[in-house]
Amino acid sequence: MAMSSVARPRRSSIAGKMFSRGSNHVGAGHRKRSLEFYDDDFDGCDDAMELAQIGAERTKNVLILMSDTGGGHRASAEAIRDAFQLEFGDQYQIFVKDVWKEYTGWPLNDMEGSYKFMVKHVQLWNVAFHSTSPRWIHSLYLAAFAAYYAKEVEAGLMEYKPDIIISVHPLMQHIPLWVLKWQGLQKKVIFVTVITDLNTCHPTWFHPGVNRCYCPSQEVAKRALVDGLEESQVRVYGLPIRPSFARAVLSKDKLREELQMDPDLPAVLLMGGGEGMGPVKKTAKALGESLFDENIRKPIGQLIIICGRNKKLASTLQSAEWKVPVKVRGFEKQMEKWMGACDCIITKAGPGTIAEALIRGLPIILNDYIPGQEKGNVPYVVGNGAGVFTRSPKETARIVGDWFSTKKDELKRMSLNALKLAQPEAVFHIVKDIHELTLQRGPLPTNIPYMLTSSFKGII
Ligand SMILES: CCCCC/C=C\C/C=C\CCCCCCCC(=O)OC[C@H](CO)OC(=O)CCCCCCC/C=C\C/C=C\CCCCC
Ligand SMILES: O=c1ccn([C@@H]2O[C@H](COP(=O)(O)OP(=O)(O)O[C@H]3O[C@H](CO)[C@H](O)[C@H](O)[C@H]3O)[C@@H](O)[C@H]2O)c(=O)[nH]1
Repeated sequence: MAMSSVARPRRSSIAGKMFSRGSNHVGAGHRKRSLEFYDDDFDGCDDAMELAQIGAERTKNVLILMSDTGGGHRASAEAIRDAFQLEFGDQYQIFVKDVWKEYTGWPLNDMEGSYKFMVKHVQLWNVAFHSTSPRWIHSLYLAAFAAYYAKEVEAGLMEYKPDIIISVHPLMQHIPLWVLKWQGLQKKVIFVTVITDLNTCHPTWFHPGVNRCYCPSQEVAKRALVDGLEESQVRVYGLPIRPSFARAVLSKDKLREELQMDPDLPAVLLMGGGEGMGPVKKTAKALGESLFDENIRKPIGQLIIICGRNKKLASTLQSAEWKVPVKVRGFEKQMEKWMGACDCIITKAGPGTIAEALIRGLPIILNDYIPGQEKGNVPYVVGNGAGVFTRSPKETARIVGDWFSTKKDELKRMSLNALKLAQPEAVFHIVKDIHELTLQRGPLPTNIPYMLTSSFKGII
């Protein structure tokens, strides 16, 4: 039976002692304050809660490790959280956290900033991605970070006392697994990786010490096996997409009414991942021309532009003048609605956006890709007949113009191909498999014994 009484993770007094030593690293102040509060508040509750749980299967804590390096990792983390809630209710308590940001210092506490900077100067990312691909190189870097920050990561893990840790980020397996090893908790805490890149992913994703590695495609599974994972560790269900995409029954007409779009004109959605990357501005301008028929002096389509967290892009486009109906939006929380209301999509080759568009049956024009992890997404879409690739904004605008006028058949055919590739149930298969893993472990201890440790240096 599930216990809903455990509203927050509990603390042990040993954690308090550990943290009250303080630290020079960024984030230590926040940590110290919050822990002192918890020490007073929680120690008394612990015994009572544990007594209340005797004889009952207690609520299990699930910690999902992610970082806002783009929007894809958070989207997948939230998908897993929502699927756990839908499938298992309060049997699991889920925490979606960037423990690095909350607990460590530079550079781990600002991976989103570093990532944003590097993908903006794309050759820098190219070099960083490929030069860190050999295992000995990234292991060396990560071991150095671990030696410096393992204690703060340990503190982050202790705060949530996870029974299950799910990493949806390539740089979040090594250090937590070292921490678990040091704590002697490898056999007690389940650790799984959910890979969120569709094809040419970075080898840091593949850590042989995990209980499961969920791969979104056969291509990634093959890479995992080559990189040393056992078949028993690897499962292929697809990329986890928020259940609102899979489960909602959406009528295009109703959505257009709700979103105040033109009810009749075909619609194209233009975006560039969570950060609004890629040639969004130039493409929008070109579409503004190609979707206006000069002969009849009327628009043949409408344009939705989602700029994500790119505020500068949103404000530039909002102040522009358009001959066709255009909506410019910032970061949208209900992507399933905007995709459900449109007929095709233009995006850089982000895996999350691609997988979501496939579920909605949207033909995809890929107008860019980030070198490294997104390169392989292009043949995945184009080779399966679900879209096309062009970097030229004019060419993109011409293709959409054709799809909305003389080439409606092509649009329909690609839409059917997209639906064939869609894997809306992937996230449910993943959470059910994790649930199975916990059942195989047998009854959980009343409390995972996270403890104070003295030094990590010996283990790394
Ligand atoms: C892999 C070990 C990390 C090496 C760190 C080296 C130097 C430390 C300086 C800054 C570190 C900042 C790290 C933050 C980078 C965040 C990257 C990220 O989270 O990307 C997410 C992305 C998918 O969304 O991840 C991947 O697809 C794979 C991650 C690949 C990691 C590559 C990180 C490399 C960062 C810096 C390397 C710097 C220089 C190496 C160049 C040497 C030239 C000879
Ligand atoms: O306003 C917005 C804009 C985007 N999104 C969502 O953000 C996600 C974007 O994810 P993508 O995978 O398409 O692309 P990102 O660039 O944002 O994601 C980052 O993480 C990915 C893996 O998860 C890839 O590694 C990718 O290369 C990296 O940049 C999608 O779910 C999309 O629906 C929103 O919810 N609201």
